[in-house]
Parts: sequence; structure tokens; C-alpha cells
Amino acid sequence: MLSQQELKQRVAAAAVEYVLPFMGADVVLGVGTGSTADLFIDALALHRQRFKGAAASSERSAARLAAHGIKVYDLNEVQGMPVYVDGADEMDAGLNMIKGGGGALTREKIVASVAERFVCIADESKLVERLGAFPLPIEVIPMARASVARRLELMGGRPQLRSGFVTDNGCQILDVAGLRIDVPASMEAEINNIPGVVTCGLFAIAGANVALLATQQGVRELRRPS
Ligand SMILES: O=C(CO)[C@H](O)[C@H](O)COP(=O)(O)O
Repeated sequence: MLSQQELKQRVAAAAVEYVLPFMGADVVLGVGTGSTADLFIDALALHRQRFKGAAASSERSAARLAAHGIKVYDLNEVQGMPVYVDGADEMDAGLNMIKGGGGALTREKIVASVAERFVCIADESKLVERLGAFPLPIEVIPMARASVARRLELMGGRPQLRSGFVTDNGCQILDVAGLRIDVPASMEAEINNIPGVVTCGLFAIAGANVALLATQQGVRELRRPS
């Protein structure tokens, strides 16, 4: 029986295999944040001569990439990228996701938006029938923390400030339990429209295009239904 760590290592290796055909001397790859993304970075480093560099969704991932000798690009210097690889906290069969457990959700959404495809890497425990057991992370401008929390309560949520945590953007995170997520893309738009919300951790309007899921039997590939 493979441990969760071994499953993450397997899917990280599978993700490197997935991105190999996209590599080239002019290619910048998009790299996400989290323990699975860390393993992807470590596996990617073996091929660092085969691509130009990476754009990272957090200071943490940027530091890890740089430590491996991979050049890190400011996203403003990047015209486009073929692929963005990142983990998720929950994913459904439509490849809608909840992300932001590591607090990097806004930069993750930004870097992903520049990439032609989003490849989600996770172990199979992240695949759920319905999103929402994992409290939804929402990045907020600090002065709007209370007003946003009240609006989320009206939506049925139970927001909790992620204590002592400041995002790479100098903002705060509300982790919101209890939301009933019937139509993920609608809820994403509704929450993102609350004044003071930087972004919410629902990735449904633009979810993943491909998911690589590590199981005890091997790595499964799922595609977003068209
Ligand atoms: O969204 C994220 C960070 O903001 C991560 O992708 C998510 O939390 C999954 O992390 P891990 O790979 O450690 O389970």
C-alpha cells in the first residue's frame, strides 16, 4: 500500500512526463504551490536544461525553483506559457476545484490564467462528488474582512479568519465552512463580486483542463468535460 507521500511523488513524476513534450528553449512553465507542487518542482529540476524557466504562484515556490537552479520569471515578463501545474484541496468530476489551502489562491489563479492548460495533480483523496467539505479559502483586503464575513454568513457560510497568516499580496484569508456549492462557477462569480474580496478559492469558471490523480493502481488522467 503506497503512502500519501508516495502517491504525491508518483503524480509529480507523471506531471513531469506530461509537460516534457511542451518543453523548449523559449518555454516558461507555470508552477503552483503546495506539497504536491513542491515534489513536482523537485522532479522538474532534473530537466532544467530543457526549458527556459518558470513563473511561480508563490514566493515559496519561487524560492524552491531558484534553489534548484531554475530561472524564475516575473509574470509581467512572460507572454504566455503552454502549461500550468498545481495541486488542489478538492476536485470534482467536472475538474472544478477548491484551492488555497496554502494561501496562494490569487497568484495561482493569475498564473493559471496566462497558461494554455491547467494540469491539476493530486492523490485520489482529493476527488469528491461535491465540493465544499474543505472550507473555502477567500483572500480579502484586510479592511473588508468583517464586511465580507457578514456577506458570507448571509450565504450560509461560517467564515473564520486564518489566524496569523498574511498572503504574498499582503492580504488575509477567510476559510469558509458550510457553504452549499450547487453550481461552482456561479458561486465563484458571486463571491468574487463582493467588495473587498481579492479572489475566492473556487476554480470553476476556469477549472483544470486535465487532472492527474495518483491511485494505488497507478496515475489516472481525467479531462474536463467540454
Ligand atoms: O491551493 C493550494 C495552495 O494555495 C494547493 O494547491 C493545495 O492546498 C493543495 O496542496 P497540497 O498539494 O499540499 O495538498
